Amino acid sequence: MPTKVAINGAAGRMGQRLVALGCQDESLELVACFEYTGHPKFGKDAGEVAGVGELGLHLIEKTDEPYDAIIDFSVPEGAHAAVERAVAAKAALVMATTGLEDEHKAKIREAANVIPVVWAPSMSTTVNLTMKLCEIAGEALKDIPGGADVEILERHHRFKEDSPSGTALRFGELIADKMGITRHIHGREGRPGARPHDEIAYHAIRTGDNPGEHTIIFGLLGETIELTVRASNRDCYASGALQAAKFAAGKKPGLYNMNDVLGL
Ligand SMILES: NC(=O)c1ccc[n+]([C@@H]2O[C@H](COP(=O)([O-])OP(=O)(O)OC[C@H]3O[C@@H](n4cnc5c(N)ncnc54)[C@H](O)[C@@H]3O)[C@@H](O)[C@H]2O)c1
Ligand SMILES: O=C(O)C1=N[C@H](C(=O)O)CCC1
Repeated sequence: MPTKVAINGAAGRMGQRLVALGCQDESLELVACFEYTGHPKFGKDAGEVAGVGELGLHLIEKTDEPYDAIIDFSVPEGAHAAVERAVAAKAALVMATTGLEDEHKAKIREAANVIPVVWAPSMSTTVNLTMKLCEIAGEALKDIPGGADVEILERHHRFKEDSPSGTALRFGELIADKMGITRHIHGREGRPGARPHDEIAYHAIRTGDNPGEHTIIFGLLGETIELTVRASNRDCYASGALQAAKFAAGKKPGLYNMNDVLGL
């Protein structure tokens, strides 16, 4: 039986790729495409909006159709609504929206007591693999003589609303845990003085239509290692999210991540 999937934020940049890839995947069935009622394309056919032709699925606010999983790529308020929808429908939730406030995060953790939730700032295979590599690097370099300076650069499209990216913040958390770092700073200006070793600095670049790129630098005295992971388009995130929906549907309640989905 195909997994019945609903998409929240279906007219967005990511929502459109989920519709386009989802409608070609025989192991799932798209059953609902949710959008904010104020969206200029609200009520239109989601397939036409995504550029794949009429699917007979309109951009709607609610449905009586049952679904096994809901995927959210929207905005913090939309994410909040997706959690409520998932709990009410007893469906799995794939939470991909970034820039969430603490209250939204608490709501997601609470939902994981009653439904399966896959929650990740990046659904990309190569990003999640790079996170593993950074954990190895952090562990190996934590006590290196002279210290290792960690800086995280991220580049995204000009329309991105949150900064730094959720992915950059997750890279920082994972490395900080391995290296025992507690100080996180965002950019530098003025005369901050010599760089202390016990900080991670984030730098966010916003240009054009960049679908996402992260570079993690471990700078030592005498040598440097940089890990870069780069998306060519958004399909790496969309296909990861569809895989996560199939993974989570029917699982027991709990919080899962993309390592669980991808077997990393
Ligand atoms: N986890 C990942 O792999 C990953 C990948 C890409 C983007 N993202 C995140 O996904 C989010 C969306 O990115 P995007 O580029 O598609 O943004 P976007 O602005 O193109 O799309 C967001 C969509 O959500 C809709 N929306 C707003 N309020 C809503 C509501 N209450 N209910 C339902 N829909 C609502 C908007 O109308 C819009 O169509 C961002 O937070 C981004 O950082 C995560
Ligand atoms: O396009 C975006 O917005 C992206 N956001 C994610 C983040 O904030 O980490 C990841 C990839 C693209």
